[in-house]
Amino acid sequence: MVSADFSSVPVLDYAQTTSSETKPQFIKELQHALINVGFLYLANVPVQTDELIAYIPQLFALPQEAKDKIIMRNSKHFLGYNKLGAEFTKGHTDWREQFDIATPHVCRAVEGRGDPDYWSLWGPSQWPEEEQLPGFKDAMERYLLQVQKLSYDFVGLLAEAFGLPSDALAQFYDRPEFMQHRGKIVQYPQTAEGSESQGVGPHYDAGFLTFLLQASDHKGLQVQNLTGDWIDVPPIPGTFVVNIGRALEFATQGLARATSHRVISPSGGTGPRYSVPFFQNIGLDVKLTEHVLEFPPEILKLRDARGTLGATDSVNFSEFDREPSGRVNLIGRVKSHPDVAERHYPKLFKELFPNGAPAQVSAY
Ligand SMILES: O=C(O)CCC(=O)C(=O)O
Ligand SMILES: [Fe+2]
Repeated sequence: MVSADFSSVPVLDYAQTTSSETKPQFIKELQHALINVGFLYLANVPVQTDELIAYIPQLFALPQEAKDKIIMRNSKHFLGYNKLGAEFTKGHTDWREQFDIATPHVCRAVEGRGDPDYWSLWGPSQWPEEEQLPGFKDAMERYLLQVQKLSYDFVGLLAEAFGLPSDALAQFYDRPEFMQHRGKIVQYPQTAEGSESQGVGPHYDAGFLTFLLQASDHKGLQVQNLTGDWIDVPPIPGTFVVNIGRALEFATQGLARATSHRVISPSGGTGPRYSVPFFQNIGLDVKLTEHVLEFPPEILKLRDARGTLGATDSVNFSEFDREPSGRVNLIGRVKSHPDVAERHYPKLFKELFPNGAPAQVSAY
């Protein structure tokens, strides 16, 4: 049996990390989950979620003109609102509506100074008017800061699980004030009775780590194992789902596995599914090939025992070998949102779409 052929996603107890008696067990389970599954549930995390979850239906219930006021096309930083049907994955429409809202960041790029274009990828979020949704901005900012802290602490544990000092991956981040991580609040509408539709098609995440809050009790998230079977990742109350992005897979020489995943829309009569992913980035100027980690041979053996990762249904992700991570990221965003690019990155838009905007936009 190939050990990577998992049939469920493991549940890890984050509370075990606070005692030296239970931490080794956590590290052992983490090592297995990272190498063989690429997905895990994390229970007992120090993040308050109730306040944010309560706001989500109200956010989507805002009048359409309030949402359109903060449409992503306004933002050079690809932050803001996207209406239903704005993205495609694997040639099919993704049936979801979403707000991209990121951690606080002051954009470093200065117009006309010749800064790299990808420095403009990060910047301030767009928010609904305070009086239309009182307290939402504060609640979301508080939430993002808590998940940001969790994500940095988790990276330390991940390094330990791979036999490295806990700060071994610090080299992939910029100074904290120069970092930005991206959150999204997503609504997947229910489909007509008896029909199935793509919430989001098969894909890998691009960055380092994703921390996903499943904010309603719908099934729908699925991950793909080596045989190609789709495994359900149903919501477990009080947990986050953590998964690995392509950049971390590359940086760890394939030790941490990026796993293909998708969302099936909720069926008719069950109401919309809500989720809040948080994508942890690495520094914009980091070139992954310039940061080679030295893993102990016994850890590398665990990767080799897993076997090679075969083809999946997912579209493949970017090349991290040549370009700074920000550039790789920017190209991904331009392909997903050509309307934003046409307005804010006209030169890059022309390079990527010499014949004008494509009829179908690829989200991944
Ligand atoms: O909504 C979810 O459960 C997953 C979303 C996802 O995979 C993504 O946006 O990258
Ligand atoms: Fe994803």
